[in-house]
Amino acid sequence: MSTNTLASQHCTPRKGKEHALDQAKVTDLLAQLPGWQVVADGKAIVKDFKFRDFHHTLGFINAVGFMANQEDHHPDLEAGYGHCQILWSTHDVGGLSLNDFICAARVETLLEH
Ligand SMILES: C[C@H](O)[C@H](O)[C@H]1CNC2=NC(N)=NC(=O)C2=N1
Repeated sequence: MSTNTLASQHCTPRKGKEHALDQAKVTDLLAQLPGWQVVADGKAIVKDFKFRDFHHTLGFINAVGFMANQEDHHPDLEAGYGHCQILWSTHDVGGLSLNDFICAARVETLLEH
């Protein structure tokens, strides 16, 4: 499944441990997302995006926020003047679900031009 296909999917409500992805699936999906890393003992994925100034950083944050509200799946954000770190984890699952990978792929498409 390509990043394109991942990004073309939508989040669905996933609640409960049965939606947690196993390590093999995480490795498989991560291979489609350049620059993303697994952190927090396998419970989250993260990537830091660089921008030329605060205007561009804030524009990105707003675009990510809009997409997150559309998908009803929300990242942890950490930002400064020229960067924003996006962390995805599914609280309702207590780790990584397919929603995190769909949203990470959707973030990547926001930056395509
Ligand atoms: C009711 C609503 O769909 C849930 O609370 C959603 C909202 N956004 C969410 N975002 C994230 N990252 N994890 C969740 O488990 C989650 N749950």
